[in-house]
Amino acid sequence: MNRTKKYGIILAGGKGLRMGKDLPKQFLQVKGRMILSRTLDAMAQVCDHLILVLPQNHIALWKELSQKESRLVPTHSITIGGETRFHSVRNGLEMVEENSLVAIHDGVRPYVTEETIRISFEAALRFGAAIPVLPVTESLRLVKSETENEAVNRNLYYTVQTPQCFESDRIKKAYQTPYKETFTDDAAVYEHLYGKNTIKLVEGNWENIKITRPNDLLFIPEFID
Ligand SMILES: Nc1ccn([C@@H]2O[C@H](COP(=O)(O)OP(=O)(O)OP(=O)(O)O)[C@@H](O)[C@H]2O)c(=O)n1
Ligand SMILES: C[C@](O)(CO)[C@H](O)COP(=O)(O)O
Repeated sequence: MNRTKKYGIILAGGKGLRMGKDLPKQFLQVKGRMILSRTLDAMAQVCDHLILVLPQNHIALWKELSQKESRLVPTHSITIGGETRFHSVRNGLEMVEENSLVAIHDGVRPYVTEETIRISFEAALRFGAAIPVLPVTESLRLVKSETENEAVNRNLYYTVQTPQCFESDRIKKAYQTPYKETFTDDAAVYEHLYGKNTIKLVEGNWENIKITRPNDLLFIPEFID
């Protein structure tokens, strides 16, 4: 394995239906800059090679919009997204040429810090797979039906962020499996092949929100200009 080469796959192949805007959310401007351009920039702080996954029918738009911010958009390769996040990741992984380290990151998480990316890569180098997580800060309740619900111990749960980092040949092999609805992230796909307790957890950063619904735009960190 090439232990020093670091690929970043930035996923921007979604439609942004929950955001409900005319354009998929990754192309929206936040505080004067396109969300996706910020995300690429964040990942470029640590990755040597960026692979951007885009919806086929928005590639021309991306080229036009990114041209306007060209001084801010780092060099990257482009590939086409698939029907779900899983299929988009699979397409992105096909672009990884040699066994190396790869970070798979949501294009709508522009406020990931350099520290989160670095420690995720470092842990992936040691353990094969690593993901950033945070403890839960609100109480949690298991809802079994309309009339059955109960408190659960929140200390048993963590929320999961991206980038999710792996040795590339291992995650590529995991992604050869058929799609399942329960594969909501890359760690779930990896674990499906290699089993439980195969993923190292590292500390994520609180600003690393996934911009999903309109209210998420209210929580853009104050320090951003
Ligand atoms: N077929 C898909 C679906 C999602 N994504 C990307 O995966 C990330 C996380 O997905 P999500 O927040 O669910 O984005 P959307 O699928 O676009 O949102 P929605 O479910 O509201 O339509 C996003 O950067 C999104 O662009 C992708 O590359 N290809
Ligand atoms: C990968 C992820 O961001 C980890 O929290 C999340 O699972 C993506 O979920 P989505 O419904 O595809 O946005």
